[in-house]
Amino acid sequence: MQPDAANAPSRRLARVAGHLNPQMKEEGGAPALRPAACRAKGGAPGFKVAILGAAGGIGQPLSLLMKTNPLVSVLHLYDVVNTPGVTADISHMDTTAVVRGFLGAQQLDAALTGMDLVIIPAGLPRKPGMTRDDLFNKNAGIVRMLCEGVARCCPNAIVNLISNPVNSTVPIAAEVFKKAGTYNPKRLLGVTTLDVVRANTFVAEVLGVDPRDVSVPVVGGHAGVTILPLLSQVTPPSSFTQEEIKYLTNRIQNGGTEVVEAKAGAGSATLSMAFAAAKFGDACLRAMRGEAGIVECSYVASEVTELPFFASKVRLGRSGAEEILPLGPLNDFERVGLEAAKKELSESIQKGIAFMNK
Ligand SMILES: NC(=O)c1ccc[n+]([C@@H]2O[C@H](COP(=O)([O-])OP(=O)(O)OC[C@H]3O[C@@H](n4cnc5c(N)ncnc54)[C@H](O)[C@@H]3O)[C@@H](O)[C@H]2O)c1
Ligand SMILES: O=C(O)C[C@H](O)C(=O)O
Repeated sequence: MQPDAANAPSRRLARVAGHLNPQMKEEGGAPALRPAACRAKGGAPGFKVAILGAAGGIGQPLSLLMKTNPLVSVLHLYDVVNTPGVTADISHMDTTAVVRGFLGAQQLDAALTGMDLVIIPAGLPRKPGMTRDDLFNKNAGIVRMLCEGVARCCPNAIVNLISNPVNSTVPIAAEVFKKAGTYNPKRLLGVTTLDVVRANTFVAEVLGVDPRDVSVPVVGGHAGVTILPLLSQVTPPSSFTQEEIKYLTNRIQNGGTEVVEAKAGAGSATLSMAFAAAKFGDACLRAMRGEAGIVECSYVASEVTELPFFASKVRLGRSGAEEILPLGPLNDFERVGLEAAKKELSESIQKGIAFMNK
């Protein structure tokens, strides 16, 4: 007897259900949902992106924003806690990317295998009274472990590193990749976009214009005096009084601390950071797709100064940071700032390298 069509097992439903992923369990809890792999449609065009630290304050909104990016076909969410819930939640968004969650160190390799872009916001955030360097002892080891995974599983991926202290974690990542024999400086980018986002916002406030029309290069690094906004190179060309320059430079350099203090112990910038990381990740993906003329500031291996790493304008391309652009003419105030930035940066870079070679 032919089975009644209405009662026949639905192949479509079986595919959708994929049911449960027994590997991804919350501690003591129910098995987590498996990703809706049915929507991969035999490999939708686009890039495979992993977010490491996806359940955190930055990780969650960043995961949401990357799920809305049409250039992303597969989105892997990895953390040591809470990824089943975040993955189930984000996977319900009716955008193209297929979302998969990965929980704990034993699933790191699965999370990373085949990825084109890896974004890393894993690690502790500051509390009031701390410097970014105070995070070094905890975050250096986390970044090392995650980058070892990148070297093993997706050595050709472009890495966007957010974890602080960025001035030291990028050199750490470079040393990990060198030891693994996979280092390509073009593919390792420290994310300093939040400094640019803040600079655009604060400068636009002073000028009384729309921040979307303002572009401020911010060079150096990502901590205190190493954050050096080049207000002489603002687009559209603008002039500022000495008082405005001092106010803007100080506010841009201390934007992170402003948020840490306002959050009063509940962490540091997460939402503006997710916005900035999504913006930078999108720029990387568009460049990887072949779009020409994409320039962003980023903390990369560099010969712009005598230091081995420095943030400056970078032309992005298919393989990452394809050209590091020169600093351009600096005024006296910026030249003094550059010397202060280089002194602190040099120590942070050495600290990162020493951590990997002890
Ligand atoms: N580059 C920047 O401009 C910038 C801006 C803001 C914050 N940050 C830095 O980003 C980091 C994260 O900030 P946050 O507010 O999201 O912190 P958070 O504590 O809210 O989230 C961090 C996440 O990392 C996860 N994590 C810890 N160890 C891990 C590991 N071994 N593997 C994978 N995930 C791990 C935690 O479980 C947590 O979910 C901090 O170091 C912070 O200082 C950088
Ligand atoms: O300030 C922090 O500690 C986080 C981040 O680096 C920021 O600039 O907001």
